[in-house]
Amino acid sequence: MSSIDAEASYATLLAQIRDAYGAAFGAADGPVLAGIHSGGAWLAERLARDLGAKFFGVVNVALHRDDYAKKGLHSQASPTSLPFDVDGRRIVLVDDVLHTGRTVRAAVNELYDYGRPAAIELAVLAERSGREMPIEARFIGVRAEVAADTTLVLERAGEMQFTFRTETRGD
Ligand SMILES: O=P(O)(O)OC[C@H]1O[C@H](OP(=O)(O)OP(=O)(O)O)[C@H](O)[C@@H]1O
Repeated sequence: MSSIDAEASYATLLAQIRDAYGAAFGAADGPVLAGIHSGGAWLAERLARDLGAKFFGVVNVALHRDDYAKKGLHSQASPTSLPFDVDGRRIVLVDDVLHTGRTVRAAVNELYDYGRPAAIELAVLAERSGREMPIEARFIGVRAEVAADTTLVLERAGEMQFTFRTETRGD
């Protein structure tokens, strides 16, 4: 368990997206949600419900990871699934944690395999320092102070209850 309150972060994130887009997620040509497998997909599912979106996409970044050689295709179990036309859409890309930015870079490449979006905006439950890519989020649940040797992991308790856990490397 971490001292970072994932539920409070979720409420903040939801309010920011709702302030920006209101009921637009329900509109035929409105923005769409796409969550990065797996924590981002949990978030996108919950945001879709709370924002009145009829569907959400799931993005699997395995094929575009820059540590592909090391990690391989371990997370191919849940392939990318985008129940909307990517061409010309405004996509709110959702992930649990933004750290180096490498996962988001891979997710943008994956989205481009399906078409050319009008825009991609990033929404994250927690942002931490340590960026290695020129990537910033528009919507941020919490700016988390986490030690460099620590990983922040989202967990889902029950159907829709989030908590953060920290793991120190070497544990
Ligand atoms: O900005 P970054 O440095 O890329 O870090 C953020 C990513 O790291 C974690 O995923 P992880 O790579 O651990 O994979 P997982 O979701 O399969 O656990 C987290 O869920 C983010 O997707």
